[in-house]
Amino acid sequence: MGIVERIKEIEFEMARTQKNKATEYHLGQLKAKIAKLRTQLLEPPKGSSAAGDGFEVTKFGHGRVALIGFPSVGKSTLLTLLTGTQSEAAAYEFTTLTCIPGIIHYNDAKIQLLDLPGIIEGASEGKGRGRQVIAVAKSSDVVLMVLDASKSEGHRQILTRELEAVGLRLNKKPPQIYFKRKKTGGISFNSTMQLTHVDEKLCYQILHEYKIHNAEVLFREDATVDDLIDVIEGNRKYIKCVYVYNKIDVIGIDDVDHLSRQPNSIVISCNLQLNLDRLLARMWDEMGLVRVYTKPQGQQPDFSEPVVLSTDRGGCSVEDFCNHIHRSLLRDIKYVLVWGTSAKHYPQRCGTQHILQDEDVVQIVKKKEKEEDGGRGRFKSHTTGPVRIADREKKAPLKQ
Ligand SMILES: Nc1nc2c(ncn2[C@@H]2O[C@H](COP(=O)(O)OP(=O)(O)OP(=O)(O)O)[C@@H](O)[C@H]2O)c(=O)[nH]1
Ligand SMILES: [K+]
Ligand SMILES: [Mg+2]
Repeated sequence: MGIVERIKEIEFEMARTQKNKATEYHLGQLKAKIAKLRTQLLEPPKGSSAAGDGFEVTKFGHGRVALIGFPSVGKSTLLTLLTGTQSEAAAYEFTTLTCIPGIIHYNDAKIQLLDLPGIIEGASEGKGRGRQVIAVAKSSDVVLMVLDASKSEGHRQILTRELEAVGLRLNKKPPQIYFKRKKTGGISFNSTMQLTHVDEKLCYQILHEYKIHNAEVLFREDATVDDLIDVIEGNRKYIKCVYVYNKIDVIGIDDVDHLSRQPNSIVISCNLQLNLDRLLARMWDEMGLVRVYTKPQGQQPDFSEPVVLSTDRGGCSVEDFCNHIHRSLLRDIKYVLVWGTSAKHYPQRCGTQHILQDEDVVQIVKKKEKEEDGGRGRFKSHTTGPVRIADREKKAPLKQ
């Protein structure tokens, strides 16, 4: 029996089992079994290279956004509208057969938008090009789940389930469960609060299913069995998702109103170019990008090209900012001056662990260039950016 059939069989058994206190342990065990099988399903077949015939698209820009949806919901039309890159759109299904990248220029940042083939129910089990599409979704910072506003509302759940089945967790935070495998000592189970979904016995059973006999488990929230399994599996990807209802030009105003009130949703029409600015603003918010502008001493900040940082990718501290400019910069830095929302007063003198916020302005003050500098303690305050430093030093020595 194949893995997919085994999953189906267990799902059938679960559906048949009544949910109550007595079956709780059994159901938990079945959930763990399914999770294990799904992980197996994701492993590339033996002998094939992991990359296989996936959609190899090089990452570009400050973040990556993927368009996921059923066929003919308007993904390609949207890519063309937002990026100017032509992606063929047509009234028949599966017009797009591969991954088409485009670039959105927004708020001085460049965001890579990826058009993808439509996926269908069963994608997570390898139907259509589902697996490749989902792999791209996993590599993104934000998923735009494109839905046809005139079609069944159930599509949203079906697609969410498909992505969940392969370990994506949409608009969720990682469970607050500390889990560490040990070599000896058995299982220690603790919690910082009253648990209503999982008790010690259930936790033991799940761990047993994974053949884990020595571990430390600490629940820091009232998490569920599914959360525990996610933590044990350890390969879950927590990702932001905006549900984009397209084609609102063909439905009534009441339906538009209803859809716009769904969680994490936005309604648009590519044909009438309705609400696309709101979609971009929403996407920007979800990406959590932080633009930092550099200010050379005694000059206006350079507002033309920010350094773009991200909390999720690499972090937003002064240290991250410096590393972004040049690896060696951190060694030479004395402190930075910060203007903007992260500063308590203007300018605030900050160390390398200070966390920057969007649209902050930073001036870097370097350590004394040479200690044997006649002891006069002359500091140099440099503009940042390897190119700009080089340029300036060529043109004129820095004011001191
Ligand atoms: N009424 C209406 N039709 C739209 C809208 N956006 C796209 N369409 C139409 O929907 C059809 C499918 O559009 P595509 O952009 O090819 O959809 P897709 O999701 O890329 O489709 P596949 O690549 O086949 O998965 C085309 O006939 C578009 O003209 C819209 O806002 N309103
Ligand atoms: K199409
Ligand atoms: Mg398409």
